[in-house]
Amino acid sequence: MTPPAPTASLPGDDAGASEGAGILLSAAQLHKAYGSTAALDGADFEIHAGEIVAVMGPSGSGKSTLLHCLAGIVPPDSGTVTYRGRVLSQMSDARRSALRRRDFGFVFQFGQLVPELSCLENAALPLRLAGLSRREAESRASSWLERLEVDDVRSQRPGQVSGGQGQRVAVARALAVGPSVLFADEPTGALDSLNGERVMQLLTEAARETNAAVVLVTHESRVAAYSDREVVVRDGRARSMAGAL
Ligand SMILES: Nc1ncnc2c1ncn2[C@@H]1O[C@H](COP(=O)(O)OP(=O)(O)OP(=O)(O)O)[C@@H](O)[C@H]1O
Repeated sequence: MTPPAPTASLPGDDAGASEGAGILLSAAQLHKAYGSTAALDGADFEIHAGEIVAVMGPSGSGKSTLLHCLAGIVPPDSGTVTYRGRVLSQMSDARRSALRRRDFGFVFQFGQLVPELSCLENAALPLRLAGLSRREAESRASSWLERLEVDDVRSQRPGQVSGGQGQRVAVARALAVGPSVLFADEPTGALDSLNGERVMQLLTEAARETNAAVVLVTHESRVAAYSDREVVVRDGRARSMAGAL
């Protein structure tokens, strides 16, 4: 059973206009340059609530930059990212940070767990930041560790667990806040194929049960196979594969 997640609304938020069309998050004509390198060169993207989209493409084509712009981590030079009808660049920094904390979850190639904290404390951290008491946060986080089959390492520190266990803790941490969008950048890139498959199974099962959309950056087709739809980024532009958009 899926553990409970706290509701993730922001004070003063109400549903945005574009939600009627079912589009949760979209990007239009994103440009982003680093010096003379055009990381994004007119990228468009959209994802519906609960949809799992794999972002594929060659190394250096702009996949991670697209993910960072969609998540409001990196501001594009031009173009817009719209979440629930609101343009991210028009929000205050505080509001954008709150949105990232409460509506978005993140899993990266290397779990990026806090080494000084136990796995349980790591999984509970976003809930603590969202204002839950330690007891409540750890109780919810504990359910997610069970869901991801890593409850047995709850007291260990990240340095004491395997790469696959650490990634499952990272997935539990990302999903515990009940995100509307889970951003996963090469989530299995550091794992062997068996562990990678299991992490993808658990991640996608949990996302589907909680209706979280997933933006999944990967260069592996066996990982992309867990998605509903594939988008290919080439030379900073995103193109949907057959049957989509
Ligand atoms: N912070 C940065 N500073 C300078 N250049 C950057 C930065 N981030 C990305 N780039 C450059 O922008 C381009 C796109 O990078 P990005 O990481 O988005 O590609 P990617 O498709 O995710 O690559 P990979 O699959 O290798 O991770 C590359 O040429 C990269 O070197």
